[in-house]
Amino acid sequence: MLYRQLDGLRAQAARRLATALRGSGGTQQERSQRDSTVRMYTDQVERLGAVEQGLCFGRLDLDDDTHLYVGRIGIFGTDEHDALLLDWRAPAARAFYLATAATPDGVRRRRHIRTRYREVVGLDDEVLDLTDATLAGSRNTGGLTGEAALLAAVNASRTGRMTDIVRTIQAEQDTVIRADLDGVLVVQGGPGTGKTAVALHRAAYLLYTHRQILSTRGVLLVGPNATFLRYISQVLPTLAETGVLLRTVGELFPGVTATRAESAEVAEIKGRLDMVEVLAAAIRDRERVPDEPVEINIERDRVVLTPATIAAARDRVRRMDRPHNLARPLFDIEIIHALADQLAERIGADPLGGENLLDEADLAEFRRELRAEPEVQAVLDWLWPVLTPQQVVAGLFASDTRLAAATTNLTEAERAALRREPRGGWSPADVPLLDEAAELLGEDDRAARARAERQRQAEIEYAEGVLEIAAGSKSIDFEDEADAEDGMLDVTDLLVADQLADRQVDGEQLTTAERAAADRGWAFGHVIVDEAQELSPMAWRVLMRRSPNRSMTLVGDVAQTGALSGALSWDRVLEPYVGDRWRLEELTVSYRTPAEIMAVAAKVLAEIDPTLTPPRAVRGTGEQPWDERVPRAGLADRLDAAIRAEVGQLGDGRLGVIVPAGLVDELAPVARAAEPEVALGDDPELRSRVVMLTVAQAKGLEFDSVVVVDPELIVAESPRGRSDLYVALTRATQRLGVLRTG
Ligand SMILES: Nc1ncnc2c1ncn2[C@@H]1O[C@H](COP(=O)(O)OP(=O)(O)OP(=O)(O)O)[C@@H](O)[C@H]1O
Repeated sequence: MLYRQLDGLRAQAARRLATALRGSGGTQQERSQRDSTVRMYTDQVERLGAVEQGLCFGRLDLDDDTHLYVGRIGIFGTDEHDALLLDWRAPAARAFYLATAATPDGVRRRRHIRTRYREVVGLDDEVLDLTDATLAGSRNTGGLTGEAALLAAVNASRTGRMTDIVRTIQAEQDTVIRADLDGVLVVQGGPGTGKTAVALHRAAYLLYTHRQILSTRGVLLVGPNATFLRYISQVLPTLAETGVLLRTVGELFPGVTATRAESAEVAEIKGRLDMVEVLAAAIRDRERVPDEPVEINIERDRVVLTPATIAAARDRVRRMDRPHNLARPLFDIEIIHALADQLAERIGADPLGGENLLDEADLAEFRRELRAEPEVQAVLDWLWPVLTPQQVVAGLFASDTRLAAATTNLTEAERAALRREPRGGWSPADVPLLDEAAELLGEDDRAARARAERQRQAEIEYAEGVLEIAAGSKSIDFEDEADAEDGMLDVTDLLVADQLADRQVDGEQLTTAERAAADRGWAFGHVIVDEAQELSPMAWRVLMRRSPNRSMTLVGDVAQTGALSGALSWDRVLEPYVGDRWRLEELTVSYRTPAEIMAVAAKVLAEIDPTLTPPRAVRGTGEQPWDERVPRAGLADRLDAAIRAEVGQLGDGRLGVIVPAGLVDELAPVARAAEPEVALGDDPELRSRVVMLTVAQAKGLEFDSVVVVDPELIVAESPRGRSDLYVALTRATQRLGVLRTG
């Protein structure tokens, strides 16, 4: 019955979409209305398409002998009070995740329903009302919610893409998912405790519960790298959600693609809070006061700007405390006034020694003329150039003199590390600097508006071209005069060029996420950050700007911090922005890492910080991790054999080979020889059976089986090496092997 209803809903949505697509409103408002209707039905068709598998996964039998079915979306019967299926995010569905024998909350029995395509293939019952004899014989698991379904999920082979956990959300996770929208919520949890899963489900929950606000303001979900974002990208649509913007911090500056590689040490310098002052100094350095007077020839005259005049103008403007670009008009006024006064003094001087003969109207005329002088404009541009963030940052790193002027708070070596030629693109750590520079410069949107107008003119010209072609082809299309006269309208009768241009623009109607992506100043309704421990202080500034209402969910683990400028304490990260006004939730159970592997990882964790407790593994596999010492010279051969052996045991799962960054080049051919289809490189395809990657790349990911190569070198490669090793050791869901050379 549910699927019949679903099919009906799909057919209805498809019909509505088709009708909307056919519609052609006349006015711009009507067209825009039509586009948003099309978008709404497209979303609906997509959403209904995504819930085919496991549409209904639970049933609650209640004390009053009624029952509720819980599923991926809500479905109603003939009237809207008749809920056939409850959306998992609905308040009434919550008991499915929270009810226990101790606090049954009106639930007698919770049933997990397993389906394959549209068939029910299994049931697991948990009796919560232990006094109910009629339910005797059903399994009662206590502790975990839906233990059988949970274990089936955590033991399933990995696919290289994350899947949703709506069927088996656990109580501590549910608390996070359904926490209030407002304020900053930090979710701290060890590896595999479901932080990423919870963050994604929270996004879906918030969009469901606060649709009004969030569909217009959007939700930004930040992850550590492109590989990771691809890994999680399909979870949201299957959770029936679209309209969340997934980005790395390196993608948050519109128009910049940050692909340049750079060392962790350089990234660390760029991530320091000191860079705010460095950039401010770099911009001040562009507000020039020359050593010599500047002569300007105007018509048949000549004026001179002394360094003292320029310095006085600059200081007065700086005191007004406006961002650099927005202060430029003020600087212009100062300089033009000074020049006009100079002219007036010369031209209007009374030969008899009386008062100046010129009046205010004459001065105004001088100023107007001076402003129109190209040479005056050129000097103003030189003294106080309007800058783009790219010019500031690239210009700073490309010049020893500028670096010396702006980085007095850095050491000589740090300054040298920042030095680079302007070509070669941007690195992820440059993006927060560009964003900061944009703030310091101030958005002078005159240029953008002029560009938009030019673009519109170009579109009108294009549209005129289209109309001309249409008009030109008329003589061919309608060679028969009678046809042309028979009252048929042609395109030129219906449209004028600028309407056609509007339509061009309308045709690209953007979703909230798309508009937000293109707008640096966008204020999101909610910001979710995964692997939040990795962000530098400069990156936090970017995210805080995107979240002026401070409605944020930050998930991470300070024991896993690998970035040198990453967080070691949430207090320290958040203090500058919200003081102590943030909430902490902790996740304590690892669903990924089996007990045997967690025991190995726990030793490394104790070395990172003996006060930290590792998460409790939800299960054991009975299989001990293997650990082998090989001579350095024999590493390649042994790795080859290990990959072949693990692949042999893999079934339809995935193997991850985690290697020190310094060994990637040497070991890549080894992996290729052992498994020709191995994925490696900057952005490996995780659906491949075997993936070779560094710890930084493996962050947040998981594989059925993992081989960690040369743990000592992983530790030695970075001051945060122990955390890196902890991450590497906790990526496996089933088997772990370690190859040591030391
Ligand atoms: N309630 C649950 N039911 C089923 N599977 C779960 C549940 N919670 C988490 N998992 C699974 O456990 C694995 C680890 O989850 P996830 O990647 O979200 O952990 P994490 O805390 O982000 O880990 P890391 O710190 O390593 O990034 C995933 O495969 C996830 O699907």
